[in-house]
Amino acid sequence: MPSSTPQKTTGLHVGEPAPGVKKVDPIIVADHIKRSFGGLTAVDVAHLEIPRGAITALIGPNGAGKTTLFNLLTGFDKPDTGDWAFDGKKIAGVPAFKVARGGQVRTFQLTKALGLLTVLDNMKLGAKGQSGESLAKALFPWIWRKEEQEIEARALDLLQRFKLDAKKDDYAASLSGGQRKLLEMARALMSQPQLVMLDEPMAGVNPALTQSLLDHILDLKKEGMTVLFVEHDMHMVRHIADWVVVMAEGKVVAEGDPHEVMKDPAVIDAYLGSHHDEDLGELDPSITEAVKELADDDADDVKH
Ligand SMILES: Nc1ncnc2c1ncn2[C@@H]1O[C@H](COP(=O)(O)OP(=O)(O)OP(=O)(O)O)[C@@H](O)[C@H]1O
Repeated sequence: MPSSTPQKTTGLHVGEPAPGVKKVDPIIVADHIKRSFGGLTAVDVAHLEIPRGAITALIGPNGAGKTTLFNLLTGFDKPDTGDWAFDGKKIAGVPAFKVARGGQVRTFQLTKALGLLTVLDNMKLGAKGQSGESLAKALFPWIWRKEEQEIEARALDLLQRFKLDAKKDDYAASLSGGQRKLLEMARALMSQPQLVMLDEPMAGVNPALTQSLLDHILDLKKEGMTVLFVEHDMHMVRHIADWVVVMAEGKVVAEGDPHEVMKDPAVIDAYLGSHHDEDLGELDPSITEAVKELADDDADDVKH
């Protein structure tokens, strides 16, 4: 965990924190998003606003619908119903590559770095606005070369920042899990996004790289970007999130400041679910761990 206490952004919402609460300056505004798989409703979100320029954590027990909501908001999946706007523009139904070009990028729970491409080539693939096979490229190759040079320079800059520059010519497959997470984040930044969405950035990351990943996420906010991340690690959520959205069974069941929202009975309920009357000792360790961490706010404050 980072040694210093990050500067939290407050005053993000209007009125009492509750599911669907209005934000002072939302970057995403979503309404009536539904996605079912067969008979199962994976996502059923009535209204959700994500605050701009802040770090928002999306938490909830396994199967709550977090990744499905991520997939929908980034155009990797299509909803049954729903409408949402990014930065004031309606983007429901817009395909993923266009969403990314518009300034909203994401990383995946399982990293998607292309193993048989070098680290540098992976970075170049993350750049937006490449002329591709356009007529302009065919007619004016020097324009294309200049763009290539700029992309490469930006890639090298970012690789240096993420301490991956020494690996630029290595295949992505040779990186450790944590380094691949860093590469994914660095690659996401190639398109100079406004909103960075991270799906479980800490999962599978060796503790030696945890600090570095957290610092990079905090840096994104310092540079004016908005961050939305899914995470099971409550310590991380409390430490870096300015705002927390809690999902359970497809719905948003609570929203608020990370220290306050963890005390909300609806959040404990979401994690205990149907296990409410069972002895904690008999539950799946992942549930007991989450509930313990939710209740562990004071201990966490002392630690940091
Ligand atoms: N492609 C799919 N086909 C069928 N069911 C799916 C599909 N994707 C998700 N689901 C189901 O939708 C529900 C929500 O899944 P989702 O992965 O969004 O949850 P999650 O909150 O991200 O969970 P986790 O924390 O375990 O990643 C789950 O019950 C899951 O089994």
